[in-house]
Amino acid sequence: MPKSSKSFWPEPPVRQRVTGEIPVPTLINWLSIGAQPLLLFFAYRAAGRDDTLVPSILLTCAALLLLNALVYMMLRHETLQRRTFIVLITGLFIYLAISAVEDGSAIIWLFAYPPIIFYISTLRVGVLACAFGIVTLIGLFSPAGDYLVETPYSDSFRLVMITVLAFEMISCYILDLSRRRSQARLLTLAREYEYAAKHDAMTGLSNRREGLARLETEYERYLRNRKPFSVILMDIDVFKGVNDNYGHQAGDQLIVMVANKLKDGCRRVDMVSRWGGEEFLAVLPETQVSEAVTMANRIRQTIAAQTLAFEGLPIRTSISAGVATIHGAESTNHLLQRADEALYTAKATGRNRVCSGEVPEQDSA
Ligand SMILES: Nc1nc2c(ncn2[C@@H]2O[C@H](COP(=O)(O)OP(=O)(O)OP(=O)(O)O)[C@@H](O)[C@H]2O)c(=O)[nH]1
Repeated sequence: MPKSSKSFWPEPPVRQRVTGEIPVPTLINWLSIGAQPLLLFFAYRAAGRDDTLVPSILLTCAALLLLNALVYMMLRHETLQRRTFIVLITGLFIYLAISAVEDGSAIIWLFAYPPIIFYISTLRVGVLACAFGIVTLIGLFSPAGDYLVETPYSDSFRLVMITVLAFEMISCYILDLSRRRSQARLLTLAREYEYAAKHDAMTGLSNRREGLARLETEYERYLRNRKPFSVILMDIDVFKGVNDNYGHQAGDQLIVMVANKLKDGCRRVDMVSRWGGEEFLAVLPETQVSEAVTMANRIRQTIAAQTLAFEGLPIRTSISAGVATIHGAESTNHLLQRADEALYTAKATGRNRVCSGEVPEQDSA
């Protein structure tokens, strides 16, 4: 679980969305468009009562909401759209309360404010906006508020309005906190599952599927830029003997040690994957065969010089490797087949050596 989800404000470091959730800009645009008929209706009704101020304010608000949606569609500036919307609806709701639109009944729309504000903004902004709203309302309904603005609300209505609105705000806060926590947890789980699907649990290297995917990506790149890449297929020598003599636990530790040496021996742009039990594949972008053979030999020598201490017993090992570099329009399958044949040659000619699939008889040990 990420640290942030345990804090009071569990915002993910980068705003992330779970698939299926309505995007905030889309919701704001829907609300802005949906508010149009309502505002026009209230403006029309107020105009029918020979009121000129209320219709002009409501129509201005409707126009600004629409303008905000249009500006977003042109600029795609999410923060600008969200902040403008928050300012507009906060102003609108305060105006609905103060001016007692529709004989004061329009104040009921205030209940729409908390869920919207919590959904479209951060938890912090939601809490601050709601606190600001409730304090403003309490001020408006106090004797001092009566002195400033004349409203038709009865004492019991004011009491119920403030109590129910505060209740709604707290409920929205709790629900939103829970939504954000579960969202953060889901995203963490998704990342963990994605990692597990692509990596080998024992060595931490990419697994065979990921190795193949990388091979295909490299192949696509090669088809575009024609810069050849190489592969090295490596296998631990007489590994069965290690299992038989020292046990599977020792074998596992040896695989991890070799995997670490492979990771260290490759460049950042290369990718090493666990291809099978004690077999590994390295994909080396933009690498000619001579460079790949040099790299494979360097790794081979490092591993040969290494000793694994298992329960006080020193275990030494070596690897054999087959190198192949992509040519012309050959397929990745054919490339792997050449690397495999080169590996077979390395095994057949004594192990602890690197052979190149380009010139099968070449022995660079
Ligand atoms: N401990 C351990 N053993 C494994 C693992 N995966 C495969 N093996 C064992 O690795 C051994 C591979 O043996 P072989 O394919 O005969 O190859 P080798 O003994 O290395 O001989 P050469 O490849 O010819 O040098 C098998 O006994 C497998 O059971 C693993 O994850 N852990």
